[in-house]
Amino acid sequence: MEILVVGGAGYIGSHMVKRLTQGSAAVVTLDNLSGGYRDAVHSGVFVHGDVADATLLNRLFSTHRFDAVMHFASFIQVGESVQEPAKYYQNNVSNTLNLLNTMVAFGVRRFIFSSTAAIFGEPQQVPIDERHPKAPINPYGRSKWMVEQVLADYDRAYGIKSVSLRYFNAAGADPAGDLGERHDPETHLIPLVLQAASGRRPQIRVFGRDYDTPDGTCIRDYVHVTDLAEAHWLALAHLMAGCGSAAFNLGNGNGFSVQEVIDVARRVTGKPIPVLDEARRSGDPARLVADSRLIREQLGWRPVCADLDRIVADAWRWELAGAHTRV
Ligand SMILES: NC(=O)c1ccc[n+]([C@@H]2O[C@H](COP(=O)([O-])OP(=O)(O)OC[C@H]3O[C@@H](n4cnc5c(N)ncnc54)[C@H](O)[C@@H]3O)[C@@H](O)[C@H]2O)c1
Ligand SMILES: O=c1ccn([C@@H]2O[C@H](COP(=O)(O)OP(=O)(O)O[C@H]3O[C@H](CO)[C@@H](O)[C@H](O)[C@H]3O)[C@@H](O)[C@H]2O)c(=O)[nH]1
Repeated sequence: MEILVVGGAGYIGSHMVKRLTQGSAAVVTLDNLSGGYRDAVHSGVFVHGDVADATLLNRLFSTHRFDAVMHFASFIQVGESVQEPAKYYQNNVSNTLNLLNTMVAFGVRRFIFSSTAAIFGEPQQVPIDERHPKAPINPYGRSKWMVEQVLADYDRAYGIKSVSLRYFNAAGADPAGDLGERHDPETHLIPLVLQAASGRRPQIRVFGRDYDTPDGTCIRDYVHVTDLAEAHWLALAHLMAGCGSAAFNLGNGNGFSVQEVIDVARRVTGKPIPVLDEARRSGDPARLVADSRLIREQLGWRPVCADLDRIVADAWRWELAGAHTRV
């Protein structure tokens, strides 16, 4: 089996490259290193290039017979997407079309897509299942929902079978300690809390304590990055078995507030972790929790690192291993 991993030098993609290699798949990673790192790709062939480059894609698809494409590459910052929507629609939608059109031209018909809980917008109820209305409230979420809709059309017209995986909050790091989260700038809660614990940052800022939640801080569903990689592996098996297109919500079904995450991090690290209370960050829903029964039922997904202490402990090992010297 030969798999093209687009965006495989990034946080989630690099864990996927490792999982594919463990499963004896041959991997080609395509990444422009706009947000990823060459040294995060530990196996397979690495191609430094942009998914916007049609000539490069033609060359890649001419020289390999890919069984499937996994597409992690996109811009990922919600706030930036509001300020610079053109950048987001270009990379997340237009460049994805470029990739899909190359797949159509070369007869590659299996596609696994990194979607997001942000396609649901402000939830009408939690937990959020797959039938929940899609009402994204920012260009980032809209770009992902647009691609999901394109995928439905490309299945009908061109027979491209896809699985869209809507991650809730990806977190944690590879348990062996050789991969982890390296966003720059980092905007995600858990790595920022741990940077405050290690002294790389003076404190963690808490964005809002006036939400309609038990302690007033926002609730999220944190899912371990290796459990996400396993979901992709199962999605690949689903497509290789000739099954049809699908979309699944991916989370543990447990919500943790920002304050609870800080409390867990204090316990796991043994560090005090100073806190600075700030105003709400715009566009943050109070609660996002996944109903992931569908992927459990249909693909047999069983997260093995669902415990928040475990997620934080793995991320802490990565932080202590000197992630800061690499970024
Ligand atoms: N991190 C999360 O919590 C989260 C949640 C929901 C969805 N997602 C989605 O998962 C995917 C991966 O997220 P991540 O956290 O690993 O992000 P990341 O930024 O670490 O990884 C994305 C990778 O794609 C590459 N890339 C971007 N544009 C490219 C282009 N035009 N050509 C080639 N390579 C390009 C970057 O260099 C980077 O290595 C993204 O699509 C993101 O929207 C992430
Ligand atoms: O310094 C910080 C950073 C975050 N938060 C809060 O922590 C929670 C989680 O924030 P963050 O880690 O940034 O994740 P989300 O905003 O929930 O977004 C993530 O999860 C989405 C799906 O739920 C994905 O689409 C996005 O790509 C990904 O960034 C939110 O309530 C934030 O307000 C803070 O209080 N202080």
